[in-house]
Amino acid sequence: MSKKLSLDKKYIKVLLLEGIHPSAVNSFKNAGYSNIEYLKTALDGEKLEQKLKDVHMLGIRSRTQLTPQVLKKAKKLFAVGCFSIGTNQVELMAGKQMGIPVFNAPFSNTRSVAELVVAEIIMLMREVPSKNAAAHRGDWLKKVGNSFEVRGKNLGIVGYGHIGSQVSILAEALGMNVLYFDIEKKLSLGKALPCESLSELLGKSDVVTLHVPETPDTQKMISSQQLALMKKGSLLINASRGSVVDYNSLAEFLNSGHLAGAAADVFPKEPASNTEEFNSPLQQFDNVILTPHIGGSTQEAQENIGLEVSEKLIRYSDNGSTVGAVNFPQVSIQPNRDKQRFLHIHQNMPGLLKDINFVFTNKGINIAAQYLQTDADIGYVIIDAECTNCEKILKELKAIPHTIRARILY
Ligand SMILES: NC(=O)c1ccc[n+]([C@@H]2O[C@H](COP(=O)([O-])OP(=O)(O)OC[C@H]3O[C@@H](n4cnc5c(N)ncnc54)[C@H](O)[C@@H]3O)[C@@H](O)[C@H]2O)c1
Ligand SMILES: O=C(O)[C@H](O)COP(=O)(O)O
Repeated sequence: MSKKLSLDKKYIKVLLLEGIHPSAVNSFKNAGYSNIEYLKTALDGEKLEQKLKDVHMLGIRSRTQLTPQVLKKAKKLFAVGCFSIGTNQVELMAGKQMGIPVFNAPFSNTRSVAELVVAEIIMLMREVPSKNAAAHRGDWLKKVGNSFEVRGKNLGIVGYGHIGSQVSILAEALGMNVLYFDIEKKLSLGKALPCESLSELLGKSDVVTLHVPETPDTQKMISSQQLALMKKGSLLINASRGSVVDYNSLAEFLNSGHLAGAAADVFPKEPASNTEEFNSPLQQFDNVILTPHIGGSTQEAQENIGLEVSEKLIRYSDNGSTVGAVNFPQVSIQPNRDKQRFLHIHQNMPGLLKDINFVFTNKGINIAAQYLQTDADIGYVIIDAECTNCEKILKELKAIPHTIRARILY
């Protein structure tokens, strides 16, 4: 048996940013990781690059931007956990090409966002935001005005995924008629009806709520042209990403009274910490609910996210499992401590597996098990072998052309 080559857990540095729930810290500690740095804020620029120099596993939420430039400088980084649903803050392709799997929590805060949206629908329909703001200034606005029940109104959901479909169920329970638009064919829940186009949905809805991811297609998908299609007196809710709505255009349509109100939880530029100032063209409107990106910020959601993402990172670090990675071929694997386990990440080229296997077979080393998954760009193979000269094997694996990264776990 060769001497232990894998990095001892006490030397594996874990950095957790943005006030991730302490459940994540406990989970790392329980798994034997003690070198954990915990910060409440996001980091960017030089500060982030400096901090990442000796970090092996990084945990972030939605504000830390991992650009190719930042990733390139993080030479030791082997895995990233987004303690959120969204992963748009990470350049996923760059991560993949550097052999860094990125994990997230695809539905741990879904219900929290859906509940906030439903509450906002009722508040906006009853003109609570403007009446509340007036009362804080000493004004008493007791009037029916344009206050309505939500029962019988049309709710248009853009993006009928995890959150959109939960909003659909809750809204139907309140007696709303649900319409939705999604680029993919979806199973309609309850009596929800799909729309052929975004324009159709905008023209039919009393309230529009957005639940799409940030992609090139969803950048400013709601701008002047789309706002003009919305019914006079209708409402808009954005708890998806700030880039999805052109807030300057929204401000114009609120100013003209075409829209009766709005709610925004996400913004193109969000403060990195609670001490930074927040600015938005929507701040001038009493009939707009502004929340500081708290759609998923409930104790239940954050605790579950802390556990879920840390467990995915730990499984990868301990065993090589990439289940739940959003940018990587997925390999599900149990530990096998009787053997030595090697990981090899490579560009997906014909013949590479043959080269990898040759390293072992050439020395008469028995490969006890091998697990390979590939996608169009990379291949990820885990090899359990019975070797006595692991250092040499690892060196040779690293020297194979088109290798991105090779490690020995145990
Ligand atoms: N405010 C918050 O705190 C908060 C919390 C969680 C998630 N989010 C945001 O909400 C987004 C949606 O979350 P989810 O879990 O429902 O994601 P999801 O992937 O389950 O659903 C997204 C849906 O949008 C659809 N879609 C994609 N592009 C579209 C387009 N151009 N037009 C119409 N539909 C389109 C997809 O087909 C999918 O059905 C996340 O990507 C994240 O950015 C915000
Ligand atoms: O994508 C998400 O899950 C949400 O936007 C939540 O982001 P946060 O963790 O920064 O609150």
